[in-house]
Amino acid sequence: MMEGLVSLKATPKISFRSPPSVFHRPCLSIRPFMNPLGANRHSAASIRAQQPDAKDGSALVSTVSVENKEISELKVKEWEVGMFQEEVAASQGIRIRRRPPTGPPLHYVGPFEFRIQNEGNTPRNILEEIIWHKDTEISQMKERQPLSLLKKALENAPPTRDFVGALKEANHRTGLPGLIAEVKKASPSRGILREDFDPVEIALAYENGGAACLSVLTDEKFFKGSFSNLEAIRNAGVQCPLLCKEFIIDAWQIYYARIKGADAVLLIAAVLPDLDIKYMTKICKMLGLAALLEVHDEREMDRVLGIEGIELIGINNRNLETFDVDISNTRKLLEGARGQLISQKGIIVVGESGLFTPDDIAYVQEAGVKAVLVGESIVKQKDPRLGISGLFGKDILVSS
Ligand SMILES: O=P(O)(O)OC[C@@H](O)[C@@H](O)c1c[nH]c2ccccc12
Repeated sequence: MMEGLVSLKATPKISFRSPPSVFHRPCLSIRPFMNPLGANRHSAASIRAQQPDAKDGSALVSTVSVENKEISELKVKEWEVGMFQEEVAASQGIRIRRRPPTGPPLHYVGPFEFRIQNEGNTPRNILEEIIWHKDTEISQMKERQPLSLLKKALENAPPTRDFVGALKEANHRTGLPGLIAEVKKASPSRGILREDFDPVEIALAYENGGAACLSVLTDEKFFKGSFSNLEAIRNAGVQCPLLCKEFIIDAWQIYYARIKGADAVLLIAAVLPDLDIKYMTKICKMLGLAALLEVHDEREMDRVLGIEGIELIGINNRNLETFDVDISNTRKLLEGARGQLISQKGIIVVGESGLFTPDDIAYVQEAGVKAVLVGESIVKQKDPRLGISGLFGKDILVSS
């Protein structure tokens, strides 16, 4: 039976002690009632993120509001036609659900309230687990720092650096793909990559080794990263533009990344419906951030290629649902008409994940990438700077 929610609630007055087998009785399973507003909570939050803030009269904010009006209207339209967020996503081939359809598994809050893990409230894969956790994390963060506060902080934020420009420049200068070097302590698939992890030291070593840009993991629970790492790297005087490597599902996170020192953010097509990608890329533009659109298969690539204004596409060789890594994925997605459209549009493609040797770099370059995103193979080296020359088979500071 699908999505059978077993939720028992009893008042403490009732003395109730049941053997676990009782919880599996089919008679206790009910189908959840889908609340349209609940199902659309993310959309509502996203729209709110774009509304003018009466107390905050900054020019930036009003520009954001005006330019996003059209997108907000589209979102409202989505409601009007009565489509649920999950249905819109599913129609675009997105399998990741934004939150558990039957509500999160409850922790024991007393002897009488609990919920059994079942197909409805158990994530189907690691990416879904990350997204569900992120959803809860963001609502807590938003309570502590509402958007109005972030917008205030934006007034004093230093200008962003040109992420895409830095990649192009490195590619022209060296004749090799521009390197986005990732500051990554751990991942769910590989565990801890480096015990003695000093993010600033690693970032400086990458910069000295010729990285064009850096990627900083900010997810705490699954990647052992943090926004303080991002801030510390920015404040340490690193010149390379910084990508905030986060699982973005809400516009609030883009503002947050910007005030924490990001120059670019990651948007994952496996998680975000087209409409979200459209308005999030607009918000990025208005905040001076580059958006790296990550795709993993042909369908995601085609969706992203159908969206105007995309400058940077990352092809992830790792399937975030299964962790399988296959670098021929980059070649597959750049073959034929797709590759031609990409060069016509002047889009820079980044080859992501699973790159370890000069041969790997040559392979994805041959496939058409102008940049690569590399974590594990260089972060694991005692001296990450040497890790970079090892990866490319030469010192990339020297022009070709
Ligand atoms: O460590 P690797 O295999 O070199 O991979 C780096 C980067 O591509 C990977 O960390 C990554 C790509 N897309 C992501 C999305 C979220 C978290 C992490 C990632």
